[in-house]
Amino acid sequence: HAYTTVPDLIGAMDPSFISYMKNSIKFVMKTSGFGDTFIDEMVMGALRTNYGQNTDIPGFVGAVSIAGVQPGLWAVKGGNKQVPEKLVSEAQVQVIQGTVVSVQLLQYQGKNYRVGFFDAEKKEQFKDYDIVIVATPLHDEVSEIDFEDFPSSIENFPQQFHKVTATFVEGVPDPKYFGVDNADDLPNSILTCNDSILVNSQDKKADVFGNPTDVYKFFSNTPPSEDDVKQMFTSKKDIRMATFMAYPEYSTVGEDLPPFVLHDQLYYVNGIELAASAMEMSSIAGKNVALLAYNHWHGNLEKIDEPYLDPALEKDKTEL
Ligand SMILES: CC(C)=CCC/C(C)=C/CC/C(C)=C/CSC[C@H](N)C(=O)O
Repeated sequence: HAYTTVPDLIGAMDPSFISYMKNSIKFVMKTSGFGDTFIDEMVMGALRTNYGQNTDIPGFVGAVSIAGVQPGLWAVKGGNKQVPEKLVSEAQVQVIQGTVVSVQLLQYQGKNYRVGFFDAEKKEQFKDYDIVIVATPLHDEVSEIDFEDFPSSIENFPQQFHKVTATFVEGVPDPKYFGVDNADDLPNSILTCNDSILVNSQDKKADVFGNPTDVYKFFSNTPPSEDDVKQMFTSKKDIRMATFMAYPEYSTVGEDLPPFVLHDQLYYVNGIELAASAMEMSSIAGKNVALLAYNHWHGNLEKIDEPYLDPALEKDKTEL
């Protein structure tokens, strides 16, 4: 079964998730009986770590964020990057390295869409397809794809993305910066719960095989200055920094989310990120879009949106 909108997919998992999307996590947790201290410290700490934001964000992404700070999370030995690598090898697909710049609706040819892209040698190329699935966020400052000759225009969606900086330092942290006297008292993970603090969270990293390292990673909503890093670490061997558009800015609740279908056989996976951005959510959306494309292609319309009701189970119902 597949769904054409994000709320329909999420509501099919559990109808109460719809109200989570329409209210802030603060409201959802308060009305579920949680106290202010738990919300302002634990929930806020989880939100700053995972989304660099605060407890005004919608309850659904807030709940995903709390799921992300529970014990028992796991990673793939050798690195999570193997997930997409194995998807490609298992599916035996042909990967073309390049940057997609346009999708054009074809009116009279055998195929439906013409995809324009710059290949690895920066040469412009075009290829025609029956089905196109966009799996990159269609938002300003994240991607730029022109959709040409569609009966109604397809533009980037209006929501902004949240810029975050991940700083990796191989070195010795200054325990005093975090309010403790000696290094042994410094926890491996520090989640901060105050919007005005530079550091959203800090973590002592293991390598991708689980071996301990002397590398610390901290997230911040603005890039740290050299002086900031000097105050945080008494010595450092190496420092790397990456600033990136990490996930949506979840400032408003109850806003319209992008659909999974942009045109007849043109699909969009990343709308799910406006409900909650996580690789787990992308897997769910990816599977939904694959099923949607399959069901459309084979005319299985009863397997789209409205859950299929077995007529045999309907026999007890009588006409009004
Ligand atoms: C969708 C479900 C059921 C679970 C996902 C829970 C999860 C792992 C959420 C975190 C998602 C996220 C955006 C993480 C950002 S990086 C933060 C990470 N803890 C780190 O320190 O690198």
